[in-house]
Amino acid sequence: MGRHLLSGPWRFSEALSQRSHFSELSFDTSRSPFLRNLRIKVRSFQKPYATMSSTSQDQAGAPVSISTLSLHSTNEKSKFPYCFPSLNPVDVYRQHIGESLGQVTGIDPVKIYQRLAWTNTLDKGDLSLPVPSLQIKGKNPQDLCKEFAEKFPPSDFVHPPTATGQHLQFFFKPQALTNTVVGRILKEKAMYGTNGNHGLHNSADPSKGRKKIIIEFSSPNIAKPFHAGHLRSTIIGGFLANLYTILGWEVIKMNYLGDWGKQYGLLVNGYKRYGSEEVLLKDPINHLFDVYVKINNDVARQEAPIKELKEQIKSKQEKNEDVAELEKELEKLLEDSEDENARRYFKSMEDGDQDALALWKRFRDLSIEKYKKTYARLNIDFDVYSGESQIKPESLKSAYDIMEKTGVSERSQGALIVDFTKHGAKKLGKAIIVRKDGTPLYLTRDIGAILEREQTFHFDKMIYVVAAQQDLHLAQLFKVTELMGYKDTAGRCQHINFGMVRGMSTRKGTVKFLDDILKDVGDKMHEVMKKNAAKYEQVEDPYKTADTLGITAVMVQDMTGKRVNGYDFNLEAMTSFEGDTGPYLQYAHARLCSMTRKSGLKPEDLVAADLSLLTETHAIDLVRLLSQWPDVVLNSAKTMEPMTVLTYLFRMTHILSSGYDVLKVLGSEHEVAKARMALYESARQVLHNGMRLLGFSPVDRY
Ligand SMILES: NC(=[NH2+])NCCC[C@H](N)C(=O)O
Repeated sequence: MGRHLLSGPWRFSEALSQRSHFSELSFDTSRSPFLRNLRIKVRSFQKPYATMSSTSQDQAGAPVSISTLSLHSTNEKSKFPYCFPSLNPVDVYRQHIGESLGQVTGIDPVKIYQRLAWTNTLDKGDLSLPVPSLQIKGKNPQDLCKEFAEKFPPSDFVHPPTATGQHLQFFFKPQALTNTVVGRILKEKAMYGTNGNHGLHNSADPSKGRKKIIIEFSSPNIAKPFHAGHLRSTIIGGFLANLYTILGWEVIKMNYLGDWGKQYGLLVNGYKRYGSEEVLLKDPINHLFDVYVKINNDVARQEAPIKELKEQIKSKQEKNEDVAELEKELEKLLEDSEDENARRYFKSMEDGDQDALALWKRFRDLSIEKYKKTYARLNIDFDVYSGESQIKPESLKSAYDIMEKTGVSERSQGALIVDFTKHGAKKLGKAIIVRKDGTPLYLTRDIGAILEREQTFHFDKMIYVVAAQQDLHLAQLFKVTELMGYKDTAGRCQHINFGMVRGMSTRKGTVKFLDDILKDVGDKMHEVMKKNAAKYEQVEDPYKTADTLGITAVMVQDMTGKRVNGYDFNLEAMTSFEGDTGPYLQYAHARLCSMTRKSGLKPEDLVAADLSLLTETHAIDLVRLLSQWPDVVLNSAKTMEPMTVLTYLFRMTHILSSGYDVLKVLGSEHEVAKARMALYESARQVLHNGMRLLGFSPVDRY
């Protein structure tokens, strides 16, 4: 078996010249721990994709198994770090360039391999070597660049490199590339671009198995509006969960609900006054919100006379008049207030009074049930519904003890606080851990939660997808954790933040819940679709399609910029079919599906196509772009930006749309039609893979 793992130049040439090579090299994986793990990864990958609803062709069944994955080199044997030619076609070229250039220059091939960078536009080549990065002393990089270009040996796989300033640019020769890339995509389908060199491969000891990541995202507050921050967290978190899954990690998707605190005592009391069992069951989220608004109005109404009375007492006291009567009155008002009622009720919840908890628990359960349905529309399902309420009192208690023992916390005016300025973190200021009245805070529960999660899950990494408004909160959380002696735990945590969405409202008013937003965008999308009557007629289920397009529209707008940047929620812009929008992306996918249907060609025709007939620049550029997909996935794991994937997909749609007139299928000679259709199907597959990674449901037609 070991021989197969070697990847010398002789093997390389074989790999590129024979399309069938890959399947021939599939072998028994059971003996190598590395490969055994790889197989686990493959299986794990199928889960989310199988559960996501899809309308696309390749979802019909065909389980992807390890035997269809080509393996002819692994990290174990390759001298190049993170080199997986069987998973990433570009690695084959990196290897080849490293070896060839190393041979003629005496530079360490591994060094060259590591410095080879991908390009942003195809006119800059497929790989580029920034010569200064090789740090060769005593020679001008420009001259070196020219020298390398001249010395580079003739190659079947890359054109002679071009020296452009300090960069050595490599362009792949089309024939071998096309055979490899198109052949692989047609075979690997949804697996193409997955199992990259992160996670498991990163691990020094593969026998430890898959790495585990907790991704905490969405995390709305029960009975309060699902605001733009929650929407962004949901979208970005969903993407990251998909990303880590295809990279081979075990992913735990966690929703940390805002479901605890005095306001939930208020909610229960409000429900007793204004609630309806029937409406609650029908529409829990909206009903609880209505109740919450009503009872909060009561609180606000009661505040005015209390305030007035307090002022009267104050002015009388100033005049040294007797206030005993008024104070009694105030006490009574306070005693009877909803605010005090809520406090009392919440106290009994905190004390674990089962009756007090029963109603609250029903609200929570019904809300979760409803949330689940909405998340499903976004192809998201959570593994854990945690929340502020779920943090055990013992965890809080133990956190206080540790803080005290380590000298992190101190008493201040009856409260327990952490003064970060005394612990070398000036910017973090001070934070209250326990209030004067003995109650814990938002931060306190997060501290308890981090310790619980460490114990329960032993995670390798944990990501919090939370708005940038909470930068300070999370920085404080991680710092306290570290100060408490959990430096290692804190080091495995990361805050993925994002900017604000401005002006998110539905046409009927301000936004309350995610469903309202999705409904509004779906309706708008339906209007837009109806404008093209001829096309509209052909759509089987226009409402469902409009809904899917609407969801894609919202998500694409959200993913268009960098996370840290905010953006304006713009219904008109996001639902347009022009520009780089969700509907346009779906159109690009649907158009490719329609071409397949009209061509009448079958999958086996495409696999058998003579790809040497793809000679046009448009075709070659498309293949070059398709070869980059595995690298794009890896890069997005570095940037943690959905935008990295989205930008790539739009680049592909642009190449596609400029090529349709040149690369016609209908009316072309049969063999040419087959080759072109094989290329289009590959493009559709990669578009599909990318859309799924981002969390969209690609449509077949609309
Ligand atoms: N572990 C955390 N604090 N996660 C973020 C929770 C977000 C919070 N429920 C909010 O709406 O603001």
